Amino acid sequence: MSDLIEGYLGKTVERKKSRLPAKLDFIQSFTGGFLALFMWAHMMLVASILVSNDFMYQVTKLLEGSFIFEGGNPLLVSIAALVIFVIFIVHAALGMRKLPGNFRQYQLIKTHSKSMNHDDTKLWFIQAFTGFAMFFLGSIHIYIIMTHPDQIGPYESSARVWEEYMWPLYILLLLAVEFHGTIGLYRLCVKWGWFDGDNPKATRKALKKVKWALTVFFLVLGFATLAAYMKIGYENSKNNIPRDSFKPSSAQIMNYELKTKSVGGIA
Ligand code: HEM
Ligand code: HEM
Repeated sequence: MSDLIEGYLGKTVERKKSRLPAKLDFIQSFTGGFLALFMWAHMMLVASILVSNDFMYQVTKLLEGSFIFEGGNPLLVSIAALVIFVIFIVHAALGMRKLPGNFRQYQLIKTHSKSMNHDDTKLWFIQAFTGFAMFFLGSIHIYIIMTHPDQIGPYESSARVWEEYMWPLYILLLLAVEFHGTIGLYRLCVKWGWFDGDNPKATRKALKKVKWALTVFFLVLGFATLAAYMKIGYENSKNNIPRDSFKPSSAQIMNYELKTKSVGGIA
């Protein structure tokens, strides 16, 4: 009965409001913060291609658990992608609560944003737009990676980027995730008062500068990385080099054998 009253009136019999929205906000912040930090690591790992094909191959094998399973096990990548996908879906579902649901709500928020003329309110629009875009772009990418974990590597990834036309999607996803992630982290700091110090106004200014620096850094890194995969993919497809033909250089193989032997492993 009390559920019924609360359901219709939005208040309990004791006239108390539910704490659920506050809990959901916390979960949204937590999942958003986690995803943003995960993306920093992700961008660095994917950028290993900028060092060399061999290095990217080694990073891939390491993430497949080559220190436990001989030659690595791609199933580990699928499991990691599934976990990230679940967190991504929880965050997106909670994000939906904040998007304007009809024209009247959109009109109100637009008018409010104009009359406030405050940078942070404008940032929220970018947050909502990029979040919406990621529903589609992010889901496609994570699903493909989750179901093809054995096709990650300097040649396989490049073939996907170039021959399977993932590059237009990656350009949009990169822009969306970098703006959304850094604006999100900035919002987290402001919302929960981290680093407020004695003068929150000055901190906010400084945070905004850090936010921009991070956005620019990860966008430059991301586009350089994408260009590297596109170049390898284009050249391999022009020269008919199969995507599964990458072999690490003999120096890298020796290095790997030396390391596994020295820890008494397989070699
Ligand atoms: C379909 C995908 C996504 C949707 C629909 C979405 C939506 C949203 C929305 C609407 C907000 C604003 C919440 C608010 O103003 O209180 C938000 C916040 C945030 N998002 Fe996302 N997001 C998505 C994916 C991501 C991804 C991949 C990342 C990681 C880079 C991320 C990181 C964040 C962060 C750090 C916040 C700040 C959390 C807060 O203000 O409490 N989001 N998201
Ligand atoms: C565990 C989960 C994930 C794995 C294993 C993964 C793996 C990869 C790999 C291997 C690439 C290289 C290109 C390719 O092989 O197709 C890539 C690129 C990319 N990924 Fe992910 N990814 C994951 C999650 C995400 C998420 C959640 C996002 C954002 C919502 C994302 C955004 C991107 C972008 C933008 C690129 C292009 C890279 C660049 O231009 O620097 N990834 N990812």
